[in-house]
Amino acid sequence: MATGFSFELKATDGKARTGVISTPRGDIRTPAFMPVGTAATVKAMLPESVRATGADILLGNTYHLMLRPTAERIDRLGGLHKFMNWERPILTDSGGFQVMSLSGLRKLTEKGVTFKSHVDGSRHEITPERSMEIQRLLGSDIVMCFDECTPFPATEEQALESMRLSMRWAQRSRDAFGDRPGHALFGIQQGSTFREQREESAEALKSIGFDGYAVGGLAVGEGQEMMFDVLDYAPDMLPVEKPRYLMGVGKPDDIVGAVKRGIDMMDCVLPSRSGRTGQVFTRRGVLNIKNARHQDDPRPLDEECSCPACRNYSRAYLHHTFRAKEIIQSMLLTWHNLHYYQDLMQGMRDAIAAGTFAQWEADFHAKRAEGDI
Ligand SMILES: COC(=O)c1ccc(CCNc2nc3cc4nc(N)[nH]c(=O)c4cc3[nH]2)cc1
Repeated sequence: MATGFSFELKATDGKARTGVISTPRGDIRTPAFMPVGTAATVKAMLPESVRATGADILLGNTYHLMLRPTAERIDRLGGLHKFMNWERPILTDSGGFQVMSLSGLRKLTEKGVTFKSHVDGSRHEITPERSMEIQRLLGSDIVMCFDECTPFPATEEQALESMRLSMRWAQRSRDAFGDRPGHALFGIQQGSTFREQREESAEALKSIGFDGYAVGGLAVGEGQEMMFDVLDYAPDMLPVEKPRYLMGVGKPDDIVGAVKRGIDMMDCVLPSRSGRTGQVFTRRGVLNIKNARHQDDPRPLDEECSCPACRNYSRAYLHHTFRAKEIIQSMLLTWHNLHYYQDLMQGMRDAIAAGTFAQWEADFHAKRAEGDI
C-alpha cells in the first residue's frame, strides 16, 4: 500500500475478515461502516457526535464539494479535515456516480463527463485528471478512481463498453494521482452482473495496481439476491491483502451479507437520510417513529442500545418531536441509527475475531424475526 498506509488482517472466519487499516490520520477498524458527509457535514451531527457513534472514517463527495463551495476554496481554507473539523480519515467518492444520479444535461465522452450543476445550472466537466485534482485539493486520505457506475440493468455489450471505459479512466486516474505518500488510491471494479466482465475488470485493476479495491456498480437497483450472487465471487477476484470496499451499501442485512462474503468497508446514506424521515433501525428490525402506535410508549427505541436517544428519551418523546417537526428529532434519530450501524460493525468484528461469525449471524436474523418491535 501507499507509504503511511497499511492493512493488517487480524482474523478470518469463513470469507469474513477483520483487521485494521493504519493511516497517517488514524486507524480504521474493519469491517468498517463509513457515515456519509456529502457537503462537508454528516447531516444533523457534530463531528464529535459522529466519532462518539464509533466511526473511524467518513465519506465526502467530489461532486457536491466541487460545485459548492469548490475544492479550491476548501484548499485555501486548509483542506476538508480542517474545514469540517474532522481530523480522522476521510474517503472521497470521485464524482461519476453522483453526476449521473444528480446533475442535468450530461454528456459522457472518452475524455470525461460534462454536466449542468443541480445547484445553480452552471456547466462543469469532470475527467479522471480533474477528479484527482479535486480530491487532492480536498486533502482526502483515500481517493477513489474516476469511473462510470454502469446503470442497471445493462446488456452484456453495454456493461462491457462501460467497464472498459472505467478501466481506461482507472489508468488515467492512477497516472494523474502520482506518488502521494500518506494518501491512498482505490480502484473500482465494474462489470455489472457478468462474471467474466468482473474478472476482466479485476485483472485490469490489479495490473495497474491500487492501495485498495472497491466493488462498484452494485446497489443500483439489482436487489439483494442479485447483489449477493455477484458478491459470491467478485471480492475473491480482488487482492486478498488489500481492503475491499463495497460502495453504497446498505441496509443492515445487506451489510451482514457483504461482510460474510469478504467485504471490509461500506458506506451508505440510509441510516442518516432515513433517520430524518423517521425510520429507525433496531436489533429487532425497523420501525417508523411517525406511527401513532408510539405516542404513549415510554420504552427506548432499542433496549440494548447505549446511544443518547436510547439512554435519555422515550419513543413517545421521539414520536412527539417528529410530529412537531422539531430539529432535535433529526439529531437523535440520526445519532441512534449511526450508533446502531457502528454497534453492528463492532459485533461482527468481535465475532470474526472469536471465530463465532456463523452464530452471530444466526442471532442477528433470529432477533429480527421476533417482530413487534
Ligand atoms: C434512504 O436511502 C437512500 O436514499 C439511498 C440512496 C441510494 C442508495 C444506493 C447507493 N448505491 C451506490 N452508491 C454508489 C457509489 C458509487 N461510486 C462510484 N464511484 N462508483 C460506483 O460504481 C458506485 C456505485 C454505487 N452504488 C442507498 C440508499
